[in-house]
Amino acid sequence: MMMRVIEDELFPSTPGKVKIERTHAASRQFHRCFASTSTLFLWALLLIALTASYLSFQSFVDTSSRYFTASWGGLHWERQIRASAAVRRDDGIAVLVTGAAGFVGTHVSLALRRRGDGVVGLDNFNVYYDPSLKKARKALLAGHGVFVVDGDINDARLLAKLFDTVPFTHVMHLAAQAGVRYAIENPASYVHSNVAGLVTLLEACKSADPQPAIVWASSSSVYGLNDKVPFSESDRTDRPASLYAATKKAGEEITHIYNHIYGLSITGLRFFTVYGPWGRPDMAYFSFTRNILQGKPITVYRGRDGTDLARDFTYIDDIVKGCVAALDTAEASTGIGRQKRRPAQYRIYNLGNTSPVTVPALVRILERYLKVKARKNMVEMPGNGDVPFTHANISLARAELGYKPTTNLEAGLKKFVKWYLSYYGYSRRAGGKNQ
Ligand SMILES: O=C(O)[C@H]1O[C@H](OP(=O)(O)OP(=O)(O)OC[C@H]2O[C@@H](n3ccc(=O)[nH]c3=O)[C@H](O)[C@@H]2O)[C@H](O)[C@@H](O)[C@@H]1O
Repeated sequence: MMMRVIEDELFPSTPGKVKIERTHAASRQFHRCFASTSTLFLWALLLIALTASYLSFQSFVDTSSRYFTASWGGLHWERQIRASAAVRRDDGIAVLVTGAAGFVGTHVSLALRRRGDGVVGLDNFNVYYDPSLKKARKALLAGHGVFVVDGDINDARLLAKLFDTVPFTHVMHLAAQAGVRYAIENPASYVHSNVAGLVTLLEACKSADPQPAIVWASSSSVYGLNDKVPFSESDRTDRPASLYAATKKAGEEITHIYNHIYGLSITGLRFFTVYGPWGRPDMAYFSFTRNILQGKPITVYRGRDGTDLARDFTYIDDIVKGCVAALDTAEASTGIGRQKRRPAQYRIYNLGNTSPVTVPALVRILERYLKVKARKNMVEMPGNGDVPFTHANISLARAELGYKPTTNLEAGLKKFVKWYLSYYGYSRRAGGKNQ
């Protein structure tokens, strides 16, 4: 019946033709057709095989090119990681420090290493500010036995590899897109690092065995338009003034859910305008120093009503003590196999200095140490994310972390200027390192 249909289709009934011939011809044709169908089938098989081998070749090329071009991976790399993570004191901790080539990251890594903790750094060396300063910090860390991995917190495979290689007890998460006003220019970088990167890191921490305790950098900027002084942890933080602040506030909420669902131990530290040697060139005290020395004008913002802006400037050594105390008092995470066994610790602390100083007063101190008069342009604060003042209440950190800042702005800037001049040289116009 089937044959008939095929036959009829191939040989439409034509009056006058002899039936038998038709049948033979049809059968020959059918076999030819069958042969061509199997040839087609073979061709298809060949095509599938070729495609499969092409795809596996591609994936081989991808894997090996990643192997040859990635800045991480391999036996030598793993050995460096393990050596850097080695703990050299009783009850020492093994800490993954993200943003280790950053300002706070470098100082915290050094402090931990000096007392015998294991420290592995992670930093993407982005170009938000001069990466040569980050490289110099990396070299400083290397001199103290701290290895900094060149990689991004958004790289889930790298994070998984790090946690596979070392059973970190703690993560000091300092990698972030910093700066309040730059968010106007590059909003996506804040979402990339402070939101997406944070989630990728927390995912890795939640899956790690053991789960590490996490201490991370939030910001005084979360207080935003809060005008109740001094700022306490229980004050409103739902009116951020910049995208930067909003992403840090989002970080506080995001870390909360990882604490709630997976039992990650979380401590958020709200840093208040941290300054000091090896600092960030994008910050006012640093860029003012550079411009004053180069004879260039500086822009000093003022409030709309002509009032001076003020910050609770906090010296780096005090911040480092707060970070280390937060690590030391952090309880272990309580999750295993991505399941929380019992509630885990969730804390937030202000780390400030408790004595705000106006920006013009900051400039006067710099002028004195640099022995150069600043050329000041007084400008009304542009509406680009700044807040008029910050002022920390640190009683919670004092009570629970033993945090007690000891360096005022005068003393701290003296140390900064000394470092600046030794690092960049006395006369910027006479040369020196790039900034
Ligand atoms: O405390 C914080 O959480 C934040 O502190 C700093 O942010 P900010 O206080 O704005 O620090 P600077 O950029 O150094 O500005 C300090 C003061 O100088 C003022 N300023 C800044 C730049 C400038 O050219 N002129 C000027 O008068 C600012 O308005 C501000 O009042 C850091 O840059 C943020 O990354 C950090 O999160």
